[in-house]
Amino acid sequence: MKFTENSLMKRAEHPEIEVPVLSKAVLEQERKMLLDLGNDITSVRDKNDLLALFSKRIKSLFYFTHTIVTLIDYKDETYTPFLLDDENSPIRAHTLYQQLIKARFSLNEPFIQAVLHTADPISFILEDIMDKPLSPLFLRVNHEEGVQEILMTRLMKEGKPMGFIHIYTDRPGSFTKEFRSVIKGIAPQLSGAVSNILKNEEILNKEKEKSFLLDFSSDIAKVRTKVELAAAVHSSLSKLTDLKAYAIRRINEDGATLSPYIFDPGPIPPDKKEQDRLVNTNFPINDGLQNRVLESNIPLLFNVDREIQRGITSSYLQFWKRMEYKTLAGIRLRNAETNLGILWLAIEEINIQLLQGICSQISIAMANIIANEQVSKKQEEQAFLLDFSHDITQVRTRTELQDAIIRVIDKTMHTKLAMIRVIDEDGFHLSPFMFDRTLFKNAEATFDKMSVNRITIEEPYTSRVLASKEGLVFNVAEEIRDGNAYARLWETTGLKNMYSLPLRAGDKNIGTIWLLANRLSKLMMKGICSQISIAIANIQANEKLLAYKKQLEIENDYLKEQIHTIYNFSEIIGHGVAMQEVYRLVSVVAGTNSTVLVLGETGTGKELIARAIHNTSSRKDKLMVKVNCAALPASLIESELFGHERGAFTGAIDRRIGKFELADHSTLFLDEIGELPLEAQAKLLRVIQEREVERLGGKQTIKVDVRLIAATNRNLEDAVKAGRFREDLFYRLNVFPIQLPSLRERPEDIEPLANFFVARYSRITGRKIKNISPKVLQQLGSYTWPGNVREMEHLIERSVLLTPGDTLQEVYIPRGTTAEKQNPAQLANRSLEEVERSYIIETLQRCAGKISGAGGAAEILQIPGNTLHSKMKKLGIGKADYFLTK
Ligand SMILES: Nc1ncnc2c1ncn2[C@@H]1O[C@H](COP(=O)(O)OP(=O)(O)OP(=O)(O)O)[C@@H](O)[C@H]1O
Repeated sequence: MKFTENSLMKRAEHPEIEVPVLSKAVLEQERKMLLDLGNDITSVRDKNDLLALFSKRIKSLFYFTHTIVTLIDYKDETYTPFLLDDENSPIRAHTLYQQLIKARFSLNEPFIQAVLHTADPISFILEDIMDKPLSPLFLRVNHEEGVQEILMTRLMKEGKPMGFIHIYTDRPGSFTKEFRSVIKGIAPQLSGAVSNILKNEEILNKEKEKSFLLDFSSDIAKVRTKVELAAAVHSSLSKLTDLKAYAIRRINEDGATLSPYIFDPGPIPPDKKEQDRLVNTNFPINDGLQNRVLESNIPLLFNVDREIQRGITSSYLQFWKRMEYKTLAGIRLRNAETNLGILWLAIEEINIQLLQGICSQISIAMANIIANEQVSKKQEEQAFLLDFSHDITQVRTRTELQDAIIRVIDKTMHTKLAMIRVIDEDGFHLSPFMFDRTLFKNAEATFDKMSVNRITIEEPYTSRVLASKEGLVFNVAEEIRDGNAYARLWETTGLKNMYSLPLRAGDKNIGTIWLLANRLSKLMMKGICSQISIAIANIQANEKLLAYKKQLEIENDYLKEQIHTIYNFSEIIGHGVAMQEVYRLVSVVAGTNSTVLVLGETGTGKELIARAIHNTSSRKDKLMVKVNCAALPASLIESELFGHERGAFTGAIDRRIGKFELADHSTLFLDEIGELPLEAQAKLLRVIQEREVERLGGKQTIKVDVRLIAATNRNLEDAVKAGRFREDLFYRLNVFPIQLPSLRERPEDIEPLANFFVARYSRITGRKIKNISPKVLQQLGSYTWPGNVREMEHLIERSVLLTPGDTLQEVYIPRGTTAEKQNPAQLANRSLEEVERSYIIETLQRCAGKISGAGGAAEILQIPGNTLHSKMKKLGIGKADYFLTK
């Protein structure tokens, strides 16, 4: 496109325009005006005065409507209005006027290019050019307001165009040769004046900046808290023209994200929800924007659209777009060598020095506030730890500890206790000590599978934690990426990090603690863990003490229970050959650790012999422990022998030590071994072989040193053949059998035994019986004694009680059952329970008090021994019923 210089042709079309005649006087006047203008112009400091002066002086000679000066900005290749002749401008009322006076017009279009490349003033008829592609809008707007022609002249500085004078007229032909020559002549002075004004403005701005920074620095020096900082920043930054909004983000402790610290969305805030979301977001540093700002020592200006096009996906960028911020400046906040955060400004232009000044002030204040916050946080933490330590010293049990931990870490620190594992006594395994299963309610099955089992100190994560000085932080997301199977479970809680620390008492590792949280202070963790370690060590000591106490109580109960027995058994009567053989065997085996199997009919003194063996062995200082295998229901016998852990089966509310453990370093006497259920036989065999027991429901094996003595009145070989007794167990028990003779086989002992029992029961009951009548002796000698010594003992006990004088005249040897003599009419009026009760009593009497085993009442009644035991308990049948009633 080609523009012609102002055409005189056009002027010809407007004959009404008067062309001034150049007289000498006029020339003189013109020269004077130029001189005056030149003088005045150079002294003008205020930019508004300049154009007014210029306009007034020129108008005295030539006609035009108004004029403006625009300035070039080579940075973005634009020019923009600088001086305006508001008073005379015909376009002042135009709707686009306000937009035009702020607009930046491109230098890269034909109209202005023509001006740029022409040294002399150059004029255009608006109609010709205004609608050409890329022509600046102001041409059309002026035309709309009646302007016809424009005269453009370059303003030069140091040989380079710095701007333009625009002169407009509504009368074509106004720009005469003389006019142009005057404008050309005045242009350098005008350029000089504009440069002066610019320089002046620059100086003024610098001063303003200085005083701004001074004010800011004195404001900020008083700042102590984040709120005060926000207020100071707000009052200062709001003085910056064009600032729409700003935010300060602070680098988080993780060193990888930034969170909003101070946020001022400006006069048009976003909706509350969006604002809350922004304030609560951690923005990653490495998002392509923030990392660039933090690495740059000068402020960076970002064009929002361009950054989005470049593929930056940060959520705040989208927010800026929604808020219609076009450009954003990011400046790092840095104290000494440490980046603290970023100041983001929604602004279109930046003054680098000013922003750097502002940022260094903010940085100092922020560093001080952070340091203050850290100090008070430390103080708070210390106070908190003090409280915790106070709470924890009161703790005696696991439940109390769990309560204390949850009260403190959950409520105050938003941290969850996932698990405490404690190293077992073997120093190798770790058992769960405490855990919060509810935390894993979304994955309970996995939690149970993975966490409740015992692990060893060699388990990779545990061994790392135990070896670490101050514990480890596992980032859940990272651990999942690295294939840590536990991390999937952690993820279900929604918390970001798993903090695991070794629990130590002194230098000794006692376990591990696993805490889930999004954030946790190291100092707190350390403090809490040392308190918890102490509490656990105390609880363990307490639990041990309680266990010892319980064991002592059990032993004590035993002792009490057995005192009577021991008293009874303090003497063994029997001088015959058969008993002499028994004594010999006892003395041979007592000093060894061999298992002994005592055989013999009921009441022959098997338990007495077992005690004799124990009492003459090296284990005599500890109590012999007795288990009657027939007296317990099959379901409880295993727990009785081997013990159980809490919850091992329904009803197992407490941990219980088994008789094997109780008999450690002593003797375990298994009476009526023939009655042991097959399942328990298998377990017993294993214990005899391994010499270690495992509690029911427990995973730990416990070494035991127990000497076994078993007794039975059954023929075990027959039981083996019948499949009721394990052959392998029989051989294990039958290492050293001692067969006791029945009383029938040793009649020589009847009289000494009778004397012995008369003396004992006379003493106990306070009778003065000294002798036994020959008749009684004869009766005793002729009886067959199916219940052996026990039967005789009870018989004599009863007879002693019924004897008034000093000689035992009568014994009540059973001669058949009394039930047979019962009057049927009497029976008819009794309840089933009463009949059952008396029938059991009679049967017991017949069996001389023997409850189970061969020849026992249970066998006669054809019910299991333990059923009879419980029936007797239910019906209230005691020894007194079957030994004293007649
Ligand atoms: N040689 C003996 N001298 C003194 N008392 C004896 C003798 N033998 C047995 N007794 C007495 O007989 C009672 C039964 O003895 P013990 O309980 O040892 O017999 P047992 O063979 O174990 O019986 P069971 O087979 O019914 O268990 C005991 O109260 C004991 O006082």
